[in-house]
Amino acid sequence: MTILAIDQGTTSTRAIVFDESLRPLTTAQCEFKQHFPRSGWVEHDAREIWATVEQTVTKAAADHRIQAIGITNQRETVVLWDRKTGEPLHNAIVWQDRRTARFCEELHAGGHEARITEATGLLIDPYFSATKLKWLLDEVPDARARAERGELAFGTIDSFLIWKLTGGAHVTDATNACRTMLYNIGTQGWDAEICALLDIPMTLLPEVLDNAAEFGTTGILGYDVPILGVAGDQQAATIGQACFRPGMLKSTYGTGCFALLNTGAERCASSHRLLTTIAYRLDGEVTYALEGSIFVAGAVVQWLRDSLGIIQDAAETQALAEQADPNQEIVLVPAFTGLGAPWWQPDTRGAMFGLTRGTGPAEFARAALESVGYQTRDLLQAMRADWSGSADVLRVDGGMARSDWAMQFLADILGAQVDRPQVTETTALGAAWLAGMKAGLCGGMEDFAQSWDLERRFDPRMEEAERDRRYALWTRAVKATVGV
Ligand SMILES: Nc1ncnc2c1ncn2[C@@H]1O[C@H](COP(=O)(O)OP(=O)(O)O)[C@@H](O)[C@H]1O
Ligand SMILES: O=P(O)(O)OC[C@H](O)CO
Repeated sequence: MTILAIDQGTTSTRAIVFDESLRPLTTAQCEFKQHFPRSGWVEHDAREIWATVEQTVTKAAADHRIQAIGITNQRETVVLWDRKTGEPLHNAIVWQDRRTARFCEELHAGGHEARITEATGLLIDPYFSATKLKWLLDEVPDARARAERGELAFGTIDSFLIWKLTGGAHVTDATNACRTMLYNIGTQGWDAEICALLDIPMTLLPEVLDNAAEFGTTGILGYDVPILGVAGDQQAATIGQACFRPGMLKSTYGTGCFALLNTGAERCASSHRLLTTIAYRLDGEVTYALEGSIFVAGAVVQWLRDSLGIIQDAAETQALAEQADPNQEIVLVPAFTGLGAPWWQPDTRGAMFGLTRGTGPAEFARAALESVGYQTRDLLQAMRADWSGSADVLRVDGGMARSDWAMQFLADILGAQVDRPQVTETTALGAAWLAGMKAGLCGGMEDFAQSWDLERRFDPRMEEAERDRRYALWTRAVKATVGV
Protein backbone atom coordinates (compact mmCIF):
# COMPACT_ATOMS: atom_id res chain seq x y z
CA MET A 1 0.00 0.00 0.00
CA THR A 2 1.66 3.22 -1.06
CA ILE A 3 0.77 6.90 -1.22
CA LEU A 4 2.40 9.43 -3.52
CA ALA A 5 2.95 13.03 -2.41
CA ILE A 6 3.71 15.69 -5.00
CA ASP A 7 5.46 18.68 -3.40
CA GLN A 8 5.60 21.45 -5.97
CA GLY A 9 7.87 24.09 -4.32
CA THR A 10 9.28 27.45 -5.40
CA THR A 11 12.59 26.14 -6.68
CA SER A 12 11.97 22.43 -7.24
CA THR A 13 9.36 19.73 -7.57
CA ARG A 14 9.59 16.59 -5.46
CA ALA A 15 7.60 13.37 -5.66
CA ILE A 16 7.83 11.10 -2.63
CA VAL A 17 6.33 7.65 -2.21
CA PHE A 18 5.30 6.75 1.36
CA ASP A 19 4.27 3.38 2.77
CA GLU A 20 1.09 3.02 4.85
CA SER A 21 3.08 3.84 8.02
CA LEU A 22 4.02 7.09 6.27
CA ARG A 23 7.68 6.22 5.99
CA PRO A 24 9.30 7.72 2.87
CA LEU A 25 10.36 5.02 0.38
CA THR A 26 11.46 6.75 -2.84
CA THR A 27 12.05 10.38 -3.76
CA ALA A 28 12.56 12.08 -7.10
CA GLN A 29 13.39 15.78 -7.37
CA CYS A 30 13.73 18.20 -10.25
CA GLU A 31 14.71 21.88 -10.16
CA PHE A 32 13.30 24.32 -12.67
CA LYS A 33 14.19 27.74 -14.02
CA GLN A 34 13.46 30.96 -12.16
CA HIS A 35 12.65 33.87 -14.48
CA PHE A 36 13.39 37.44 -13.37
CA PRO A 37 12.21 39.56 -16.32
CA ARG A 38 12.55 42.84 -14.38
CA SER A 39 13.64 43.96 -10.93
CA GLY A 40 11.11 42.64 -8.42
CA TRP A 41 9.41 40.35 -10.96
CA VAL A 42 9.54 36.56 -10.53
CA GLU A 43 7.97 34.09 -12.96
CA HIS A 44 7.86 30.34 -13.57
CA ASP A 45 6.98 28.57 -16.79
CA ALA A 46 3.92 26.55 -15.74
CA ARG A 47 4.53 24.14 -18.63
CA GLU A 48 7.99 23.44 -17.25
CA ILE A 49 6.49 22.91 -13.79
CA TRP A 50 4.05 20.39 -15.28
CA ALA A 51 6.96 18.62 -17.03
CA THR A 52 8.84 18.35 -13.69
CA VAL A 53 5.71 16.83 -12.13
CA GLU A 54 5.44 14.26 -14.92
CA GLN A 55 9.13 13.37 -14.61
CA THR A 56 9.31 13.12 -10.83
CA VAL A 57 6.02 11.26 -10.44
CA THR A 58 6.85 8.60 -13.02
CA LYS A 59 10.38 8.21 -11.61
CA ALA A 60 9.40 7.99 -7.92
CA ALA A 61 6.42 5.69 -8.54
CA ALA A 62 8.09 3.40 -11.08
CA ASP A 63 8.43 0.43 -8.70
CA HIS A 64 5.28 0.98 -6.63
CA ARG A 65 1.56 0.53 -7.01
CA ILE A 66 0.18 3.92 -5.89
CA GLN A 67 -3.25 3.97 -4.24
CA ALA A 68 -3.73 7.63 -3.47
CA ILE A 69 -2.09 10.95 -4.33
CA GLY A 70 -1.63 14.03 -2.15
CA ILE A 71 -0.57 17.38 -3.61
CA THR A 72 1.10 20.27 -1.83
CA ASN A 73 2.41 23.39 -3.49
CA GLN A 74 3.98 26.82 -3.38
CA ARG A 75 1.02 29.03 -2.55
CA GLU A 76 -0.33 32.28 -4.11
CA THR A 77 1.47 31.74 -7.45
CA VAL A 78 -0.98 32.42 -10.27
CA VAL A 79 -1.66 30.47 -13.47
CA LEU A 80 -4.21 31.50 -16.09
CA TRP A 81 -4.91 28.88 -18.73
CA ASP A 82 -7.12 28.04 -21.70
CA ARG A 83 -9.94 25.68 -20.74
CA LYS A 84 -9.84 23.98 -24.16
CA THR A 85 -6.13 23.29 -24.49
CA GLY A 86 -4.93 23.48 -20.88
CA GLU A 87 -2.17 25.82 -22.12
CA PRO A 88 -1.14 28.72 -19.85
CA LEU A 89 -1.55 32.17 -21.42
CA HIS A 90 1.55 33.57 -19.72
CA ASN A 91 4.30 32.52 -17.32
CA ALA A 92 3.01 31.90 -13.81
CA ILE A 93 3.46 34.97 -11.60
CA VAL A 94 5.21 33.79 -8.46
CA TRP A 95 4.32 34.68 -4.86
CA GLN A 96 7.59 36.64 -4.53
CA ASP A 97 6.70 38.94 -7.44
CA ARG A 98 6.19 42.61 -6.52
CA ARG A 99 4.92 44.02 -9.82
CA THR A 100 1.54 44.98 -8.41
CA ALA A 101 2.94 47.13 -5.56
CA ARG A 102 1.56 50.35 -7.08
CA PHE A 103 -1.92 48.90 -7.50
CA CYS A 104 -1.82 47.65 -3.90
CA GLU A 105 -1.00 51.19 -2.79
CA GLU A 106 -4.08 52.42 -4.67
CA LEU A 107 -6.21 49.84 -2.88
CA HIS A 108 -4.80 51.07 0.43
CA ALA A 109 -5.40 54.67 -0.50
CA GLY A 110 -8.94 53.79 -1.51
CA GLY A 111 -9.59 52.63 2.06
CA HIS A 112 -10.24 48.99 1.13
CA GLU A 113 -7.94 47.23 3.59
CA ALA A 114 -10.40 46.88 6.48
CA ARG A 115 -12.99 45.13 4.30
CA ILE A 116 -10.41 42.90 2.60
CA THR A 117 -8.82 41.90 5.90
CA GLU A 118 -12.18 41.22 7.49
CA ALA A 119 -13.17 38.93 4.60
CA THR A 120 -9.89 37.21 3.75
CA GLY A 121 -7.74 37.50 6.90
CA LEU A 122 -4.97 38.95 4.69
CA LEU A 123 -3.39 42.38 4.27
CA ILE A 124 -3.25 44.14 0.93
CA ASP A 125 0.11 43.12 -0.52
CA PRO A 126 1.44 42.02 -3.93
CA TYR A 127 2.30 38.67 -2.27
CA PHE A 128 -1.25 37.33 -2.68
CA SER A 129 -2.78 36.04 -5.93
CA ALA A 130 -5.59 38.55 -6.56
CA THR A 131 -3.63 41.53 -7.88
CA LYS A 132 -1.38 39.24 -9.93
CA LEU A 133 -4.46 37.74 -11.59
CA LYS A 134 -5.79 41.23 -12.27
CA TRP A 135 -2.43 42.12 -13.85
CA LEU A 136 -2.68 39.13 -16.21
CA LEU A 137 -6.24 40.04 -17.19
CA ASP A 138 -5.22 43.65 -17.85
CA GLU A 139 -1.89 43.05 -19.58
CA VAL A 140 -2.11 39.83 -21.59
CA PRO A 141 -3.70 40.65 -24.97
CA ASP A 142 -7.28 39.44 -25.18
CA ALA A 143 -7.20 37.82 -21.73
CA ARG A 144 -10.02 39.85 -20.20
CA ALA A 145 -12.36 39.40 -23.16
CA ARG A 146 -11.63 35.67 -23.23
CA ALA A 147 -12.14 35.41 -19.45
CA GLU A 148 -15.50 37.13 -19.79
CA ARG A 149 -16.49 34.64 -22.50
CA GLY A 150 -15.70 31.81 -20.03
CA GLU A 151 -12.79 30.46 -22.08
CA LEU A 152 -10.14 30.71 -19.34
CA ALA A 153 -9.47 29.20 -15.93
CA PHE A 154 -7.47 30.62 -13.04
CA GLY A 155 -5.78 28.58 -10.38
CA THR A 156 -2.95 28.40 -7.92
CA ILE A 157 -0.40 25.70 -8.75
CA ASP A 158 -2.41 22.88 -7.09
CA SER A 159 -5.40 23.70 -9.22
CA PHE A 160 -3.38 23.84 -12.45
CA LEU A 161 -1.73 20.50 -11.66
CA ILE A 162 -5.06 18.84 -10.85
CA TRP A 163 -6.44 20.13 -14.15
CA LYS A 164 -3.46 18.60 -15.97
CA LEU A 165 -3.51 15.35 -14.00
CA THR A 166 -7.24 14.74 -14.39
CA GLY A 167 -7.80 16.25 -17.82
CA GLY A 168 -10.00 19.12 -16.71
CA ALA A 169 -11.17 19.04 -13.07
CA HIS A 170 -11.23 22.68 -11.92
CA VAL A 171 -10.87 22.48 -8.15
CA THR A 172 -8.69 23.71 -5.30
CA ASP A 173 -8.69 23.36 -1.52
CA ALA A 174 -9.55 25.84 1.21
CA THR A 175 -5.92 26.49 2.28
CA ASN A 176 -4.88 27.48 -1.24
CA ALA A 177 -8.08 29.45 -1.86
CA CYS A 178 -7.56 31.49 1.30
CA ARG A 179 -4.23 32.85 -0.01
CA THR A 180 -5.75 34.43 -3.13
CA MET A 181 -7.24 37.50 -1.36
CA LEU A 182 -10.51 36.59 -3.13
CA TYR A 183 -11.78 33.98 -0.66
CA ASN A 184 -13.93 34.76 2.34
CA ILE A 185 -12.59 32.70 5.26
CA GLY A 186 -15.70 33.36 7.34
CA THR A 187 -18.37 32.31 4.83
CA GLN A 188 -16.02 29.82 3.09
CA GLY A 189 -16.83 31.07 -0.39
CA TRP A 190 -15.37 33.33 -3.10
CA ASP A 191 -16.06 36.96 -2.17
CA ALA A 192 -18.18 38.58 -4.88
CA GLU A 193 -17.53 42.11 -3.58
CA ILE A 194 -13.73 41.76 -3.73
CA CYS A 195 -13.94 40.12 -7.16
CA ALA A 196 -16.00 43.09 -8.37
CA LEU A 197 -13.56 45.58 -6.81
CA LEU A 198 -10.68 43.95 -8.68
CA ASP A 199 -12.70 43.34 -11.82
CA ILE A 200 -12.19 39.58 -11.72
CA PRO A 201 -14.87 37.47 -13.47
CA MET A 202 -15.97 34.77 -11.02
CA THR A 203 -16.31 32.21 -13.82
CA LEU A 204 -12.49 31.98 -13.70
CA LEU A 205 -12.46 30.56 -10.17
CA PRO A 206 -12.19 26.88 -9.19
CA GLU A 207 -14.50 24.97 -6.85
CA VAL A 208 -13.12 24.89 -3.29
CA LEU A 209 -12.97 21.55 -1.45
CA ASP A 210 -11.79 20.34 1.99
CA ASN A 211 -8.15 19.28 2.35
CA ALA A 212 -9.11 15.62 2.28
CA ALA A 213 -11.63 15.20 -0.55
CA GLU A 214 -12.15 13.69 -3.98
CA PHE A 215 -10.25 16.05 -6.26
CA GLY A 216 -10.34 13.76 -9.32
CA THR A 217 -8.65 10.72 -10.77
CA THR A 218 -5.45 10.65 -12.78
CA GLY A 219 -4.11 8.16 -15.29
CA ILE A 220 -0.57 9.57 -15.24
CA LEU A 221 0.86 6.23 -14.05
CA GLY A 222 -1.00 4.15 -16.61
CA TYR A 223 -3.73 3.17 -14.13
CA ASP A 224 -6.35 5.18 -12.26
CA VAL A 225 -5.26 6.82 -9.00
CA PRO A 226 -7.49 9.18 -6.97
CA ILE A 227 -6.17 12.54 -5.78
CA LEU A 228 -7.47 12.65 -2.20
CA GLY A 229 -5.40 15.27 -0.37
CA VAL A 230 -4.43 18.85 -1.27
CA ALA A 231 -2.98 21.65 0.88
CA GLY A 232 -0.78 24.71 0.39
CA ASP A 233 2.76 23.81 1.42
CA GLN A 234 2.85 25.76 4.68
CA GLN A 235 -0.46 24.30 5.80
CA ALA A 236 0.71 20.84 4.71
CA ALA A 237 3.81 21.34 6.90
CA THR A 238 1.56 22.38 9.81
CA ILE A 239 -0.34 19.12 9.31
CA GLY A 240 2.88 17.13 8.77
CA GLN A 241 4.23 18.55 12.05
CA ALA A 242 0.97 17.41 13.72
CA CYS A 243 0.26 20.93 15.02
CA PHE A 244 -3.35 19.95 15.68
CA ARG A 245 -3.78 21.63 19.08
CA PRO A 246 -4.31 25.38 19.58
CA GLY A 247 -0.99 26.85 20.72
CA MET A 248 1.16 24.56 18.58
CA LEU A 249 3.42 26.41 16.18
CA LYS A 250 5.57 25.32 13.26
CA SER A 251 8.14 27.31 11.37
CA THR A 252 9.40 26.14 7.99
CA TYR A 253 12.77 27.38 6.70
CA GLY A 254 12.85 26.93 2.92
CA THR A 255 13.40 29.79 0.47
CA GLY A 256 11.33 31.92 2.82
CA CYS A 257 10.16 31.23 6.35
CA PHE A 258 6.55 30.71 7.26
CA ALA A 259 5.42 30.35 10.88
CA LEU A 260 1.88 29.09 11.53
CA LEU A 261 0.27 29.05 14.97
CA ASN A 262 -2.82 26.85 15.35
CA THR A 263 -5.50 29.06 16.94
CA GLY A 264 -8.35 26.53 16.83
CA ALA A 265 -11.89 26.78 15.51
CA GLU A 266 -12.21 30.51 16.16
CA ARG A 267 -10.41 32.90 13.89
CA CYS A 268 -7.96 35.19 15.67
CA ALA A 269 -7.76 38.64 14.09
CA SER A 270 -4.28 40.15 14.18
CA SER A 271 -3.57 43.66 15.43
CA HIS A 272 0.15 43.20 14.71
CA ARG A 273 0.12 42.73 10.96
CA LEU A 274 0.08 38.96 10.86
CA LEU A 275 -2.26 37.01 8.60
CA THR A 276 -5.29 35.03 9.66
CA THR A 277 -5.40 31.95 7.53
CA ILE A 278 -6.97 28.51 7.28
CA ALA A 279 -4.70 25.85 8.81
CA TYR A 280 -6.89 23.05 7.47
CA ARG A 281 -10.52 22.21 6.71
CA LEU A 282 -11.60 18.64 7.33
CA ASP A 283 -15.22 17.44 7.02
CA GLY A 284 -16.23 21.07 6.54
CA GLU A 285 -14.75 22.11 9.92
CA VAL A 286 -12.22 24.91 9.75
CA THR A 287 -9.17 25.22 11.99
CA TYR A 288 -7.57 28.65 11.77
CA ALA A 289 -3.99 29.81 12.15
CA LEU A 290 -2.08 33.02 12.59
CA GLU A 291 0.69 33.19 10.01
CA GLY A 292 3.88 35.18 9.81
CA SER A 293 5.50 35.13 6.36
CA ILE A 294 9.15 36.08 5.80
CA PHE A 295 10.27 36.24 2.18
CA VAL A 296 13.99 35.54 2.65
CA ALA A 297 15.26 32.72 4.89
CA GLY A 298 17.21 29.95 3.06
CA ALA A 299 17.42 32.40 0.14
CA VAL A 300 19.97 34.41 2.15
CA VAL A 301 22.21 31.32 2.17
CA GLN A 302 21.70 30.95 -1.59
CA TRP A 303 22.79 34.58 -1.92
CA LEU A 304 26.05 33.80 -0.08
CA ARG A 305 26.57 30.89 -2.47
CA ASP A 306 25.34 32.21 -5.83
CA SER A 307 25.87 35.97 -5.70
CA LEU A 308 28.83 36.39 -3.33
CA GLY A 309 30.54 33.04 -3.94
CA ILE A 310 31.51 32.87 -0.24
CA ILE A 311 30.40 29.23 0.00
CA GLN A 312 29.97 26.36 -2.43
CA ASP A 313 27.38 24.54 -0.36
CA ALA A 314 24.73 25.75 2.11
CA ALA A 315 26.07 23.49 4.88
CA GLU A 316 29.40 25.41 4.90
CA THR A 317 27.69 28.32 6.65
CA GLN A 318 27.85 26.36 9.90
CA ALA A 319 31.68 26.20 10.05
CA LEU A 320 32.00 29.81 8.86
CA ALA A 321 29.55 31.12 11.48
CA GLU A 322 31.51 29.29 14.19
CA GLN A 323 34.72 31.06 13.11
CA ALA A 324 33.17 34.55 13.01
CA ASP A 325 34.79 37.26 15.16
CA PRO A 326 32.61 37.62 18.31
CA ASN A 327 33.63 41.28 18.60
CA GLN A 328 32.04 42.27 15.30
CA GLU A 329 28.33 42.88 15.52
CA ILE A 330 27.24 42.72 11.92
CA VAL A 331 23.52 42.89 11.24
CA LEU A 332 22.12 41.89 7.84
CA VAL A 333 18.57 42.90 6.96
CA PRO A 334 17.87 40.60 3.97
CA ALA A 335 15.05 42.62 2.43
CA PHE A 336 16.00 41.46 -1.08
CA THR A 337 12.37 41.45 -2.21
CA GLY A 338 10.97 43.82 0.39
CA LEU A 339 9.99 42.83 3.92
CA GLY A 340 7.07 40.58 4.80
CA ALA A 341 5.43 40.24 8.22
CA PRO A 342 5.16 42.17 10.40
CA TRP A 343 6.66 45.06 8.39
CA TRP A 344 5.03 44.60 4.94
CA GLN A 345 7.32 46.94 3.03
CA PRO A 346 7.39 45.80 -0.62
CA ASP A 347 9.75 48.58 -1.73
CA THR A 348 12.41 48.24 0.99
CA ARG A 349 15.68 46.63 -0.07
CA GLY A 350 18.39 44.92 2.00
CA ALA A 351 21.12 46.53 4.12
CA MET A 352 24.09 45.59 6.29
CA PHE A 353 25.22 47.36 9.44
CA GLY A 354 28.43 47.38 11.48
CA LEU A 355 30.90 46.59 8.67
CA THR A 356 34.61 47.04 9.44
CA ARG A 357 37.85 46.41 7.52
CA GLY A 358 37.99 43.06 9.31
CA THR A 359 34.56 41.89 8.13
CA GLY A 360 34.88 38.82 5.93
CA PRO A 361 33.04 35.69 4.78
CA ALA A 362 32.69 34.27 8.29
CA GLU A 363 30.93 37.38 9.60
CA PHE A 364 28.70 37.51 6.50
CA ALA A 365 27.70 33.88 7.02
CA ARG A 366 26.95 34.41 10.71
CA ALA A 367 24.91 37.56 9.98
CA ALA A 368 22.96 35.66 7.31
CA LEU A 369 22.00 32.82 9.65
CA GLU A 370 21.23 35.24 12.48
CA SER A 371 18.94 37.31 10.24
CA VAL A 372 16.58 34.35 10.01
CA GLY A 373 16.44 33.97 13.81
CA TYR A 374 15.79 37.68 14.31
CA GLN A 375 12.99 37.69 11.73
CA THR A 376 11.39 34.70 13.43
CA ARG A 377 11.46 36.57 16.74
CA ASP A 378 9.64 39.48 15.06
CA LEU A 379 6.91 37.02 14.07
CA LEU A 380 6.65 35.26 17.41
CA GLN A 381 6.48 38.54 19.30
CA ALA A 382 3.59 39.63 17.10
CA MET A 383 1.91 36.25 17.66
CA ARG A 384 2.26 36.52 21.44
CA ALA A 385 0.68 39.96 21.30
CA ASP A 386 -2.23 38.75 19.13
CA TRP A 387 -2.96 35.40 20.70
CA SER A 388 -4.20 35.13 24.26
CA GLY A 389 -3.50 31.38 24.55
CA SER A 390 0.00 30.11 25.18
CA ALA A 391 2.16 29.08 22.24
CA ASP A 392 3.93 26.17 23.90
CA VAL A 393 5.56 24.14 21.14
CA LEU A 394 7.76 25.31 18.26
CA ARG A 395 8.54 22.69 15.63
CA VAL A 396 10.91 23.48 12.78
CA ASP A 397 11.48 21.99 9.33
CA GLY A 398 12.61 22.91 5.80
CA GLY A 399 16.10 22.84 4.27
CA MET A 400 17.60 25.47 6.56
CA ALA A 401 16.38 23.69 9.71
CA ARG A 402 19.20 21.22 8.97
CA SER A 403 21.64 23.89 10.21
CA ASP A 404 22.32 23.17 13.91
CA TRP A 405 23.96 26.58 14.24
CA ALA A 406 20.92 28.42 12.85
CA MET A 407 18.51 26.41 15.04
CA GLN A 408 20.61 27.00 18.20
CA PHE A 409 20.69 30.72 17.49
CA LEU A 410 16.93 30.60 16.94
CA ALA A 411 16.38 29.00 20.37
CA ASP A 412 18.78 31.55 21.90
CA ILE A 413 17.19 34.64 20.40
CA LEU A 414 13.64 33.41 21.09
CA GLY A 415 14.45 32.22 24.60
CA ALA A 416 12.35 29.15 23.76
CA GLN A 417 12.80 25.48 22.98
CA VAL A 418 12.96 24.53 19.32
CA ASP A 419 12.05 20.96 18.27
CA ARG A 420 13.27 19.34 15.06
CA PRO A 421 11.50 16.14 13.95
CA GLN A 422 12.96 12.91 12.56
CA VAL A 423 11.10 13.33 9.27
CA THR A 424 11.98 16.76 7.89
CA GLU A 425 9.95 16.30 4.68
CA THR A 426 6.95 17.45 6.69
CA THR A 427 5.26 19.19 3.76
CA ALA A 428 5.07 16.02 1.67
CA LEU A 429 4.23 14.03 4.79
CA GLY A 430 1.22 16.27 5.51
CA ALA A 431 -0.09 15.82 1.96
CA ALA A 432 0.51 12.06 2.10
CA TRP A 433 -1.36 11.77 5.41
CA LEU A 434 -4.37 13.72 4.04
CA ALA A 435 -4.59 11.41 1.02
CA GLY A 436 -3.87 8.23 3.02
CA MET A 437 -6.42 9.11 5.67
CA LYS A 438 -9.10 9.88 3.08
CA ALA A 439 -8.33 6.58 1.32
CA GLY A 440 -8.61 4.71 4.63
CA LEU A 441 -5.00 3.57 4.30
CA CYS A 442 -3.67 5.27 7.44
CA GLY A 443 -5.00 6.27 10.85
CA GLY A 444 -6.71 9.48 11.89
CA MET A 445 -5.38 12.64 13.52
CA GLU A 446 -4.66 11.10 16.94
CA ASP A 447 -2.64 8.21 15.50
CA PHE A 448 -0.75 10.52 13.21
CA ALA A 449 0.05 12.97 16.05
CA GLN A 450 1.38 10.04 18.12
CA SER A 451 3.76 9.08 15.33
CA TRP A 452 5.55 12.49 15.37
CA ASP A 453 9.13 11.84 16.52
CA LEU A 454 11.69 14.27 17.93
CA GLU A 455 15.15 14.23 16.35
CA ARG A 456 16.72 17.05 18.38
CA ARG A 457 15.61 19.70 20.86
CA PHE A 458 17.51 23.01 20.98
CA ASP A 459 17.37 24.67 24.42
CA PRO A 460 18.13 28.38 24.78
CA ARG A 461 21.59 29.06 26.18
CA MET A 462 21.88 32.84 25.79
CA GLU A 463 21.45 35.09 28.84
CA GLU A 464 18.25 37.12 28.73
CA ALA A 465 20.07 40.47 28.90
CA GLU A 466 22.28 39.49 25.93
CA ARG A 467 19.26 38.28 23.97
CA ASP A 468 17.48 41.59 24.51
CA ARG A 469 20.58 43.62 23.68
CA ARG A 470 21.08 41.75 20.40
CA TYR A 471 17.42 41.96 19.44
CA ALA A 472 17.49 45.72 20.07
CA LEU A 473 20.38 45.98 17.55
CA TRP A 474 18.28 44.09 14.99
CA THR A 475 15.21 46.25 15.58
CA ARG A 476 17.31 49.40 15.14
CA ALA A 477 18.76 48.00 11.90
CA VAL A 478 15.34 47.12 10.46
CA LYS A 479 13.92 50.53 11.35
CA ALA A 480 16.89 52.25 9.69
CA THR A 481 16.41 50.07 6.58
CA VAL A 482 12.70 50.73 6.34
CA GLY A 483 13.21 54.40 7.23
CA VAL A 484 10.89 54.68 10.23
N1 LIG B 1 22.75 23.08 6.00
C1 LIG B 1 22.12 24.21 5.65
N2 LIG B 1 22.37 25.37 6.29
C2 LIG B 1 21.73 26.51 5.94
N3 LIG B 1 20.80 26.59 4.96
C3 LIG B 1 20.50 25.47 4.29
C4 LIG B 1 21.14 24.22 4.59
N4 LIG B 1 20.63 23.29 3.75
C5 LIG B 1 19.73 23.91 2.96
N5 LIG B 1 19.66 25.23 3.27
C6 LIG B 1 18.78 26.25 2.64
O1 LIG B 1 17.46 25.70 2.60
C7 LIG B 1 16.80 26.10 1.40
C8 LIG B 1 16.17 24.88 0.73
O2 LIG B 1 15.16 24.38 1.53
P1 LIG B 1 13.83 23.72 0.90
O3 LIG B 1 13.01 23.34 2.08
O4 LIG B 1 14.24 22.68 -0.08
O5 LIG B 1 13.27 25.01 0.14
P2 LIG B 1 12.08 25.30 -0.93
O6 LIG B 1 10.98 24.30 -0.65
O7 LIG B 1 11.67 26.71 -0.66
O8 LIG B 1 12.66 25.17 -2.32
C9 LIG B 1 17.82 26.74 0.50
O9 LIG B 1 17.52 28.12 0.44
C10 LIG B 1 19.15 26.50 1.19
O10 LIG B 1 19.97 27.64 1.08
O1 LIG C 1 7.86 26.74 -1.94
P1 LIG C 1 8.23 27.27 -0.60
O2 LIG C 1 8.56 26.17 0.38
O3 LIG C 1 9.30 28.31 -0.70
O4 LIG C 1 6.91 27.98 0.02
C1 LIG C 1 6.34 29.07 -0.61
C2 LIG C 1 5.11 29.56 0.14
O5 LIG C 1 4.03 28.69 0.01
C3 LIG C 1 4.73 30.94 -0.31
O6 LIG C 1 3.65 31.43 0.44
